[in-house]
Amino acid sequence: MSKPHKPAKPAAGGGSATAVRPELVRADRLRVGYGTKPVCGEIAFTLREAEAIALVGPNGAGKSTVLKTVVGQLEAISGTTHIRGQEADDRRLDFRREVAMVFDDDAFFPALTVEEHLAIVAAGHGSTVVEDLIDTELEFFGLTGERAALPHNLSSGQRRRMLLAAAFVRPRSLLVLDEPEQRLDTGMRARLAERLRSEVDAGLGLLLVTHDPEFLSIVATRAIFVDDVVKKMTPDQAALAISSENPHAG
Ligand SMILES: Nc1ncnc2c1ncn2[C@@H]1O[C@H](COP(=O)(O)OP(=O)(O)OP(=O)(O)O)[C@@H](O)[C@H]1O
Repeated sequence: MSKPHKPAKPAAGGGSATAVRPELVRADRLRVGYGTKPVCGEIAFTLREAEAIALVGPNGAGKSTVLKTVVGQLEAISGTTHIRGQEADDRRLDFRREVAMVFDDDAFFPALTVEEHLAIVAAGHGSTVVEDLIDTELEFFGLTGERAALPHNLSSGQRRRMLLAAAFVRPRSLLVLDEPEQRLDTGMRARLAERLRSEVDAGLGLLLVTHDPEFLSIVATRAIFVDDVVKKMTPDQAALAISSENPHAG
């Protein structure tokens, strides 16, 4: 098992190590689902800058549904969820500049090359020095040789890398990732986990779903086990819970 996530440094200008970092996400008495029936127990949490919360639990427990509700793609059945004190609304540019997300079922532009895809996402979110940013992310995600390829000519792992790269060419103070480890090879998983960890240490807020105990141990500062009853856990407890749930992991 990798070394656990070290506590982040206090926020810049925060003074003492006990300074409270700004709040990014607050979910209160949240019930999520499709129609009127909740898919999991009531959930409540606050995510601050320089924190990474991992949602874990069995298939179908409701983890993606929680993520989609938090970012405003689904309406809550009851309870509230706020990002920086406001309701999530991706029609607002300030929301889109603050929150980057990658879901498993994410769409891409089929007629655009990998490079064009990243350029549109970066420019559309007000990133500056776009060319340098794109080169850096293509290299990090091992896609430099695929920059002129169309998404349908990529492998599923390469497409996944492209979608992740698109989240990193955007400005973001909150990153929401649904099973980022999926379809990535071992080396890419490890590089991504270490990068997320250092971005969280530098102040990023991260809300993710994962089934990978190793990934969780590197990245998460806290964890929530989602099921009929929702439980808060330490990253170690959560890693153990999902290791025993998945005989192929770790
Ligand atoms: N669009 C939808 N309409 C109706 N029910 C849905 C929809 N999407 C998911 N569900 C149901 O909601 C429940 C929770 O699904 P969700 O995708 O949130 O689970 P999960 O914990 O993310 O699972 P996994 O670990 O398999 O990704 C499941 O029973 C699923 O069948």
